[in-house]
This record gives sequence, C-alpha cells and structure tokens, in this order.
Amino acid sequence: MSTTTNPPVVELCGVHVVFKSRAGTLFKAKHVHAVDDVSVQVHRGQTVGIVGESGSGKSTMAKVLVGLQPPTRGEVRFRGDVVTRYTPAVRKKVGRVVSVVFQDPATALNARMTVRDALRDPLDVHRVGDAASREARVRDLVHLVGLPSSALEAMPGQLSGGQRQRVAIARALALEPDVVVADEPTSALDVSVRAQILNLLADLKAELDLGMVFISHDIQTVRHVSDEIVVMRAGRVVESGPAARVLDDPQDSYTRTLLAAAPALL
Ligand SMILES: Nc1ncnc2c1ncn2[C@@H]1O[C@H](COP(=O)(O)OP(=O)(O)OP(=O)(O)O)[C@@H](O)[C@H]1O
Repeated sequence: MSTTTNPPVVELCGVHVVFKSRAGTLFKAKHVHAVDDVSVQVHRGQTVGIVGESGSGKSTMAKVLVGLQPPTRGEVRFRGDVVTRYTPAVRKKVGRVVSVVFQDPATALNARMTVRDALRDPLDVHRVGDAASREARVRDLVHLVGLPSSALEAMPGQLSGGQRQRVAIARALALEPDVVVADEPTSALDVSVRAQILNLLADLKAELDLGMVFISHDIQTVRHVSDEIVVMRAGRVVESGPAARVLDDPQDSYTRTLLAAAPALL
C-alpha cells in the first residue's frame, strides 16, 4: 500500500481558473473566478473528497486535475512534472495517469457503441497490447466492476443507470490509471443504487491501490469514502484536512453550515 510519503500523482499549486462570463445576463461581472488559489495533492491509495455547493468550482477543478482545463495561473504537476503546454499529446499522456468518471453515464457513454467497444476504445486509442490481450482486458474490466460477460454485447440504452455507471467506471480503469477523478458519480442515479456505486468505488480503490478524487455537493456522501476532505466555496478552499477532523471538528462556519444542512445518511 502506498503512503503519503510518495510523491503525489497529481498536484495543484496555487491554481486559478478565470472564465469570461457566459453571455446573456445583465449586470453580471465580466469574469468568473471559478477556481481561486487552490492547492491540493492526490496520492495513490488515498481518497480526497471535494465538497461544495453548486457553482463552487468543483467541476472546473476536476477538469484541471485530469488535464482538460489549463489553469489561468498556478501550477499543475503530474508525477512531479509541471504541465506547461496543454497539447493533445500531453492530454493523452495525462489520460493514462488520471482518468475521470462523470456524473451522468447516459451522456458519458456513446449510445451507439456496445459495452465491449466502449471498453476497448481506450485500449485501441493508446495501442495497448494486441487484439487478444485487449479482449482479455475488456473481459477483466467488466468483471472488475461486477457485471457479467453477457453485458459486453449490450448497448448502453439496454442497461440500468447503475449498470451504465459501472461501465463508465470500467472504461475509466481501462488504462490502469494511478488516480480516478469521480465528479458527482452517484448524483444522476436512483437513490437505491447510489450506495452500491459508492461501495464499488471504495472496493476498487482498495483493490487497485488507486488514488481517488470524489466530488460531491453532499458532504454525507463524501464522508463515507474520503480520507481527506476539501471544502470549497466560491472557488476557494475554506477548509481541508483529514476527513474525521473536518467532519467531527469543523473549523469553518461554512463547513458547519454544510453539515447542518446535509440530508440523512445514505
Ligand atoms: N466554461 C465556462 N465559461 C464560463 N463560466 C464557467 C465555465 N465553466 C464554469 N463556469 C462558471 O464557473 C463557476 C464554477 O463552476 P463549476 O461548474 O466548476 O462549479 P461546480 O461546483 O462544479 O457546480 P455544479 O455542482 O453546479 O456543477 C460557476 O459560476 C460557473 O457558472
């Protein structure tokens, strides 16, 4: 098992992301400071929970963590190397190290691809092994996420939301990343399957010694899976630290408000 003495797989150092405001609203500021001076480290074998209300910058931070969004200011390091150019080649390289699971598997998966093709696609793009080893890897992946081999022939539309999210998770694991960033991975699912997907992510993290970033607007969801918690508000980190400390002894009034407002446990 890795420890936090190893260098981080991905690290944000004083990252800012500023967008031009989206057109359409009167009296709005010209710019949105979506991420405002955020520093965070993600190691193998560790889950960082990022929690905050809608618009607090969580998804923008997720995009920075997976190399999809260049920072306006600050540094992003993957395995210690600072990323200075966000070219397609760099993104492809980063994609092998850090992968992402989005909120809605219905839009994350191509509706016209079978599960087999969806899982084989990243292996083809990255030219991993030969045809036989790719097929073997695809079979391993589908079992790893608790689906039967028969699911390989299915189209996404024939699966339940929970099964589709399992496929999206399997696809995220195809290239054996060091870190998986899960952006609200249970929010689009029926309440009845949310706990199953949370447990699956926790099991995979332990089995594969993955680093995980778990993003949610719901602090009660984050508490179940996180070793460290980062609380965000309006692009800023208001509080961070070991999950037990942040939850049992919150130092910031905003964290206390989130805890007080949180719905019942899953
Ligand atoms: N591409 C963009 N262009 C302009 N503004 C953007 C863009 N992406 C995000 N924003 C703005 O940046 C802020 C942070 O958005 P972000 O989606 O990161 O927050 P979030 O915490 O993930 O919220 P949600 O849970 O609603 O997705 C918001 O004010 C949003 O409107």
